[in-house]
Amino acid sequence: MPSLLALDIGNTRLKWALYAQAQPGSVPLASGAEFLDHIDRLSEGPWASLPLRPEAMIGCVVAGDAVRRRTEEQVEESFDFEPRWVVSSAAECGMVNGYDHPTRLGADRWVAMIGARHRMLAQVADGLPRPMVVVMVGTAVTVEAIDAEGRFLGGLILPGHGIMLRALESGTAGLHVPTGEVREFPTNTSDALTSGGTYAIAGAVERMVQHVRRHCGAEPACYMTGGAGWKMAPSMSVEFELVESLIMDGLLVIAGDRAARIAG
Ligand SMILES: Nc1ncnc2c1ncn2[C@@H]1O[C@H](COP(=O)(O)OP(=O)(O)O)[C@@H](O)[C@H]1O
Ligand SMILES: CC(C)(COP(=O)(O)O)[C@@H](O)C(=O)NCCC(=O)O
Ligand SMILES: [K+]
Repeated sequence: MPSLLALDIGNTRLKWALYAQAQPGSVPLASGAEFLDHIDRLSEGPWASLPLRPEAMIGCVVAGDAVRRRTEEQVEESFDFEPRWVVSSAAECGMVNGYDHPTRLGADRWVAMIGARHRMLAQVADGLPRPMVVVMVGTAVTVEAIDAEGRFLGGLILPGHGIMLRALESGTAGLHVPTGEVREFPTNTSDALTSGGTYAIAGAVERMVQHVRRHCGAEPACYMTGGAGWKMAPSMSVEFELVESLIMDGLLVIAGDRAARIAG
């Protein structure tokens, strides 16, 4: 198994991690996150002093072609391999994609679901797979439903905290206020905005858990990830596990699967 650079490029930040082996569950030797404005510094910055030179890469990118090309330039300056990007497909690594047009599903969503499925299967003591709800709180928020057989049933897309606030600020005259606290009964504008956004996300997750419970007839395992996942954690109404590495885990599962295929 070659050493691997894994990249997750969202609409706010590029996250990267270096692994000695493309094996699910590996602990990264090095990792980092850069705002998209800063990715042109990667090759002269953090990638210039890695503890080990990666021999291959795998990534997912939803930030658009210009950002993908800027990243590929950094990869070319630093390493000898070709960039390899995951595209959502009809089926991969035990998951079946129920989207109307499977390739139009955000690659980050597909990869996170594969990471979550792998985690759930490793966790169930009785060997009986569970349905899942997979939540990503990044620039946008996504809430995915997956049945026990690994079929992606469909998912929600919501604005993230930042976009919700900016939308309200730009669409009104009286909502330019500092960030507030999450309160059950907000009594000032700052708290009202912060709590409104947080409970909108928590409520969407609760509804999806209800939908999956009813559709699948079983309690889903709920996983949450993304840069703002920690902000949501205290306000959730359903049981969940916060797994910061869900996308990286999914990338390792996919890379491991492809390497095994080539070898076998
Ligand atoms: N240290 C941080 N740096 C950047 N964003 C953060 C940080 N902590 C929390 N956030 C929140 O996380 C969101 C970005 O999460 P991230 O997972 O990087 O998004 P994306 O995958 O869309 O690039 C921001 O909208 C912000 O609200
Ligand atoms: C929904 C997303 C914007 C989430 O992006 P993120 O918050 O991770 O930056 C991204 O997955 C995307 O552009 N998806 C394509 C459309 C779709 O999944 O239906
Ligand atoms: K993301």
